[in-house]
Amino acid sequence: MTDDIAQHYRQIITALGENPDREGLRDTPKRAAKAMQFLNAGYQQSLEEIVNGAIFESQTDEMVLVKNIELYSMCEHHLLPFIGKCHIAYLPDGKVLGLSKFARIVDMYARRMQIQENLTREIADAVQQVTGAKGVAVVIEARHLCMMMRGVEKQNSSMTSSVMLGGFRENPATRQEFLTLIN
Ligand SMILES: Nc1nc2c(ncn2[C@@H]2O[C@H](COP(=O)(O)OP(=O)(O)OP(=O)(O)O)[C@@H](O)[C@H]2O)c(=O)[nH]1
Ligand SMILES: [Zn+2]
Repeated sequence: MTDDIAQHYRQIITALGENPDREGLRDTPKRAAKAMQFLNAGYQQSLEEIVNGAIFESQTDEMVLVKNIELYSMCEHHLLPFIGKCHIAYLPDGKVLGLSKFARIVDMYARRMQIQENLTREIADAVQQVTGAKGVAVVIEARHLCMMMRGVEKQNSSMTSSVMLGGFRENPATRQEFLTLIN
């Protein structure tokens, strides 16, 4: 697959008016192909595989919050990065998820072609599915390079998206506690 993608990058470099055989660009199609494969590696993963059974019994029924998980994704419209952070909270119902797995879930969905709203939704649904929690809240704050480097060229705007499930949706106090904790 790498060779196939590299071949296309060679054509793109040529179409952009560059010489793909000059010294600095000679290995670029292959490097770019590998980088793009890494940034899209989420298509090769499944939720079951990354969670790897790391679900533990627990009687806690208080909110658990994992804050400031850094996030790098590619917007599906321009294939340019969007960069930010993700906050995930849930209300356990008899079981908790291994801490590192929240970051793995974020990465699996971020390493696909995305829009921020769908990414937020997919992370929330995945946490809900693996934990069976009484509620899940996900907030993503991100800056989109397609809006900064090109297009409208706005350097300081960021986008916040959120998905609230179960108790976070039904109970304003729970939602408020989550929002206070992340701010
Ligand atoms: N809602 C949402 N929009 C996004 C996201 N990433 C990129 N976009 C937007 O997708 C839209 C695509 O609009 P088009 O008019 O088809 O493309 P374009 O001509 O390149 O648009 P401009 O960026 O305005 O130059 C733009 O408004 C982008 O800002 C995202 O994660 N969520
Ligand atoms: Zn974009």
